[in-house]
Amino acid sequence: MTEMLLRAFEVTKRYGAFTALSGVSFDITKGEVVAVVGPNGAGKTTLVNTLSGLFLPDEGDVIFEGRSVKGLGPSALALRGLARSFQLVTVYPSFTVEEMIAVGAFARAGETFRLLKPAGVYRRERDEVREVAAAFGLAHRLTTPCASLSQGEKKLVDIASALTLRPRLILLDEPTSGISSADKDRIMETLLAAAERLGVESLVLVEHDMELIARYATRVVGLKAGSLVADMPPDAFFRDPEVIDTLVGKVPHNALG
Ligand SMILES: Nc1ncnc2c1ncn2[C@@H]1O[C@H](COP(=O)(O)OP(=O)(O)OP(=O)(O)O)[C@@H](O)[C@H]1O
Repeated sequence: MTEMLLRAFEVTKRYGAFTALSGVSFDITKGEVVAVVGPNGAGKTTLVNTLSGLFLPDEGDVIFEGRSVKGLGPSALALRGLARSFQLVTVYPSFTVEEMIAVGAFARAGETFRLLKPAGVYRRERDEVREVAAAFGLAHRLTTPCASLSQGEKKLVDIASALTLRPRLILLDEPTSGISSADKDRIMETLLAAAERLGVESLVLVEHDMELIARYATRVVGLKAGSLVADMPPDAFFRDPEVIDTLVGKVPHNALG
C-alpha cells in the first residue's frame, strides 16, 4: 500500500471576505513529485503557505504522517519533516554559501545562528551543511559570497538549507522562477538528485513551466480561483483539452512529447 505523507482535507483559506482556497482536498504519498498549477491568483502560494504551517486554514485540516499539524507553525513542521522553500529567495549578499545554508537551516528550525557554540555541536552542523552542499553540487562554492551566485544557484542554496533538516517532504514555491530556460533542467535535475540522496520522499512544487512538469512531475494538481479542478497524472493532464484550457490556456506542444 502507498504510504500517505500529507493530506489537505477540505482546506479553506480566506483573506478577510475573499476566499483564496475553497475546500481543497488531496493527498501526497511517498515517492511523488506533485506539480501545483493554475493561473495567476489561483491560490497556489496560499496553498503552500497553508500546508507548510505559515497560515492557519479557516476551515479543514492539514494531516502530516497521519496527525493534524494545523496550527503547528513552519518551524515545528520543518523539525517534524515537512519543509518548504520560497518563491522569492532572500540571501544575504555578504554571507558565503556555507553560512547561508547554515543560517537557513537554523531559521527553519526556529533557532538563532550562533557563531560561538560548543565545538562538537558546531562540527556536527558544519559536517551536515557540507554534506548537503555536496549533494547540490555546491561543495566547491562553500566560501563563495552569495552575491556572486547565479539566480539558479541562489535557489539551490535556499533549497539546500531546507534540506539540512532532512525533511520527508518538501514544498517548493516556483523553484525555477527567474531562471533562464536553458538552466531550468539543470536546476531541476540537481534538486531532484539531491533530494533523493538526502532522503526526501516526496516533493510538491508550484510550477508554471509545462515542459518541466511533463518531464519531472508524477502528478498534477490544478487550482482555479481557489478550487481544485484537476488531480491526475501528467499524461492525462496534457491530453485533457478542457483541463488545459481551464488551467494553462493552450496545449504546450513540447510537453506532449
Ligand atoms: N495577504 C493577502 N491579502 C489579501 N489577498 C491576498 C493575499 N495574498 C494573496 N491574496 C489573493 O489571494 C489570491 C490567491 O493568491 P496566491 O498568491 O495564493 O495565488 P497564486 O496562484 O500563487 O498566484 P501567482 O501565480 O500569481 O503567484 C489572489 O487573488 C491574491 O490577490
